[in-house]
This record gives sequence, C-alpha cells and structure tokens, in this order.
Amino acid sequence: MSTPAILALADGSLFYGTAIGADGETSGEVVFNTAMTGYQEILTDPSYSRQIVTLTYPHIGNTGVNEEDVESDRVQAAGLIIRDLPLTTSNWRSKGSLDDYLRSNNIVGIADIDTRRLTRILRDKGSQNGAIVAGAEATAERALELAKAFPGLKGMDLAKEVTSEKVWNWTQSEWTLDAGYGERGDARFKVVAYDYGVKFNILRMLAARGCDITVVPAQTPASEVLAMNPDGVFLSNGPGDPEPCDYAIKAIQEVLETEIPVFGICLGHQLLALASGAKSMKMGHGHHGANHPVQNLADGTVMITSQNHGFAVDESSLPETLKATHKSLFDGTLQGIRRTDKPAFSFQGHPEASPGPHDVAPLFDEFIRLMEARSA
Ligand SMILES: NC(=O)CC[C@H](N)C(=O)O
Repeated sequence: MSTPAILALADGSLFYGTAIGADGETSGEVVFNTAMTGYQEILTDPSYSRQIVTLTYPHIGNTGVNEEDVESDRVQAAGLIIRDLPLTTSNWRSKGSLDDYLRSNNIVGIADIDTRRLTRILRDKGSQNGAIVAGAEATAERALELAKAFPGLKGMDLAKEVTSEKVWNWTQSEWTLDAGYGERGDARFKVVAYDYGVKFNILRMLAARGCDITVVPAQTPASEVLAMNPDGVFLSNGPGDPEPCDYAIKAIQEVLETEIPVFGICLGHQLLALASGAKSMKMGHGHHGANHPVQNLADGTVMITSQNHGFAVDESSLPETLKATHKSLFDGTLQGIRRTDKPAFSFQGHPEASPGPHDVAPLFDEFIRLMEARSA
C-alpha cells in the first residue's frame, strides 16, 4: 500500500502524490533541475541545503544508489519531487534503492505528481517556497501552512550551517583515479579550501592536478589561512545567499591583499565578487541543469556547463578591478570574473560537473598555472 503525500507551493498550488523516503514534513525553496542523470550527486550537494528539488527527467532511481557518486557525506537537499520511481533498480555499483536511501537519510519526498506542471509554475513565477507533507495523516492545510511559513533563501546565510566543524585534509580515494580524473602526481601545491558547502568532486579534481588540500571551516579568519602558507586559496560552492556571509567577504578581502592565487566556484564566485565591491541579486528560477551554454568572452567560444545557482553577480555593479570573463547564453547573466590587479578568478557554474559536461574543467588548470607562475 502506498502512502499519500502532498506538495504545496506558497502561491497556493497543490499536488497530490505518493510518499517516497521518510514519512513526515519538510519545507524549503522548490527548484527544478533539468539534468537527466546525477540524482545522487544532486541530493548530496550541500548547495541544495534548504531547497526541495524537482527533477524534470521523469524516471529517477533506475540505477539505485551507490557509495561513490556523492558530493558530501549525506543527503543535503531538503526534499525530492519526482514523476516516477521505478519498481526495480539495476546497476553493477548499486547498493540499494533511492527510496531506502532517502528514508535512511530521513528525507521526505513525493512521487507520481505532474512535474511538468510544477516546473512551468516555477519557470513562470520563479522559484517558490514550498512544503511536502507525507504520511497517512497528510493534509493540504498543513502543507500550505508550512509552505507559507518558510522565510525564503534571500538573506539566509547557510554556508556557516553546512560547513565542516574542523580543519581536515582531503585524501584521494582509489576509485577517483579509476574514474578517469587522471593520475595524481606528487602533490606540488598546498591549497587551502574554504568550505562553504564544498562538493567532493572539486577536491578530487584539485587532487588529481597535484594539490594537497586542507579544508577549513567557513568562518576561519584569513590570518589562520595565511599562516598555513598556501600556494593557492580555493573558495567553494555552497547554499543560501552570499550577501549575509560577512565573515567570508572580510576573509577573502584579506587574502586578496596578498599575491596568493584565488579560485572560486559558484558561491565562492559570488563571494569573490562581493569581496571586490560588486553586488549580488536573487534570480527568478535560477540555473539548475547540465546543458547550459556559457560564452567565454575572451574568444567567443561556447561551453556546455553544469549549473546550480539561484543568486547571481550583477554585472552592472562590477568595479574597475573586476572584468567579466563569461556569460550565460540562456539569459545573459554573468558567469565568470577575473580580478585585473590580482591572480584571482571565479566561475558561476560547475567546472567539476560529475556527471555532466567537462567543457569548463580547464579552469582547474588555470588555477594550477597561476600557482606555477607564482612559485616560478
Ligand atoms: N552551487 C552554489 O554554490 C550555489 C550558490 C548560491 N547558494 C546560489 O544559489 O546562487
């Protein structure tokens, strides 16, 4: 017997479906992701904290879940909304079903709803606050009440909630090499990575390029990072609004007083911009998918990229010291910046996309080149 579940949006829309994962209730910002693969990476990406994700691809869970395709050590999304959960799972690496995985992570989800109708609402009105109530007692009133009570992500500092509590070192696991990220040479560079909600594949790709990585909590003062004498500082992706992360903006400003190369991805990109005097803004429905065309403004080439962001840097706010390097060909929003006076640059999308297009992976090599240039 299936258990009922109800999804409500703050605009009053209701969807009646079947519970997947844990019984209970959850609320957050509802966003749609158009990627056809990668549901486990999406669920474990800390950038999705306090977001309920709906996947536009209709069959989710076919390949089960495994121990490797994770971007952190647990499910981070606030909930999952899908069209259809298959009856069986099949993959040589599968260790269990998506349904059991959600349940063991205490994540509430809903299946058997019209995700096309939902996505059209989110596309036309922008991301909505919403709630899922799952269980025999689920009521539409409760779901609506929860959806309306969610305060929204604007102004919410979540980096300090998802960051690690202590300093730790990334150690490359065997399978990473098997997965084709290249041989890890002897570590040539010491990189300190600010963890605002870092995805493991970023650490894998840095390690594969010869970086020894020390991951530090989001609120670590710059003085502690500089005392580690790093060759480069990395600013990670992460959830929530960049603007209230004043501790991070201050620390990045202090790092930028040195000549140490800095590379930022997604939230890290937004924070580099804010630290340089630019402004960020909330987008309508944001960018969440694995087929977003982005143009390199230096040579006009177009790359297909993986994206996951709901805020963006306002290009019209860029100060003298920041140059636009990339833009989205979907909506023209800013996708990359470079400091004109420092070895610092950042990208809004995800060069570490896994799964996803690898067109932007060379940005990791650019970071390596900056560190090489400084140590030469
Ligand atoms: N993936 C990310 O780092 C997301 C950054 C930020 N939370 C946003 O939604 O724009």
